[in-house]
Amino acid sequence: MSPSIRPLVAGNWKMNGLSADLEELKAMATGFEEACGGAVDGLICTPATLIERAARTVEGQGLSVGGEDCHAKESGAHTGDVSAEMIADCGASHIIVGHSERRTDHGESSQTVAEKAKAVWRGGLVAIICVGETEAQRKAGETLEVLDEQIAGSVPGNATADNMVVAYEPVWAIGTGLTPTVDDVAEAHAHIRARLVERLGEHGEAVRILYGGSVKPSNAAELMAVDNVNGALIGGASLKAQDFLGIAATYRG
Ligand SMILES: O=C(CO)COP(=O)(O)O
Repeated sequence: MSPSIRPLVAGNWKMNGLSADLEELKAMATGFEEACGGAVDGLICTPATLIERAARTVEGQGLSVGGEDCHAKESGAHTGDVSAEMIADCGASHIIVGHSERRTDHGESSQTVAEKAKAVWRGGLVAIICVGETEAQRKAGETLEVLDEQIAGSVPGNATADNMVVAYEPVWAIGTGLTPTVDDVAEAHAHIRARLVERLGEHGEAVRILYGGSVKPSNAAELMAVDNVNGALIGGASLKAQDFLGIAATYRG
């Protein structure tokens, strides 16, 4: 664990969540401070349809709300898209960009991801930039090379520790119940840290690097204790208050 970096426990609801699920969010918000002992920041990223109500639901509690993606432009003829400014207007503090599901489902390149990160900053929010290798790339021994390419392409040169969080999410670990070994997580995070320091200097040293991919209460303590792991980006286990709070409780002193 890196003591000087305050961890972030973040949820990504993906394409899940209707207004009824705000009850679950309410339970997360009211229980968060106590669960983690005030030791970490908490965030839930919801579909665009829920952000405004989610922000109202968590108001004054220990959680913030984020978006899962945005368009690179501020406004205009882009049917079905939402801009960072619109997400900010709903009360969000963060936006995820470059999730592997966006890179795959929507063919987003690292260049697009970098443009979106800049849009997040234009909107005054924090960008959570996702990177991670596929199973084939890991099997071919290309993991670190892939991370190099994705960081070089997706992380704008003016990123800071305040406006960016990086999430390492091995694609093959997302939603599969599989996780890398602690040694593999340590290697990937140390590599990402080194690249961020090369690119951003002291900001690179302070940027939060989250691990994502099948994090649950039963494996969180082990994963969160790895060097350079400054929190988690959680999919499935962020949909239920009991699971999300169980992961946050890993940080209780
Ligand atoms: O993609 C993820 C978070 O962005 C991880 O999802 P799971 O926690 O469901 O594996």
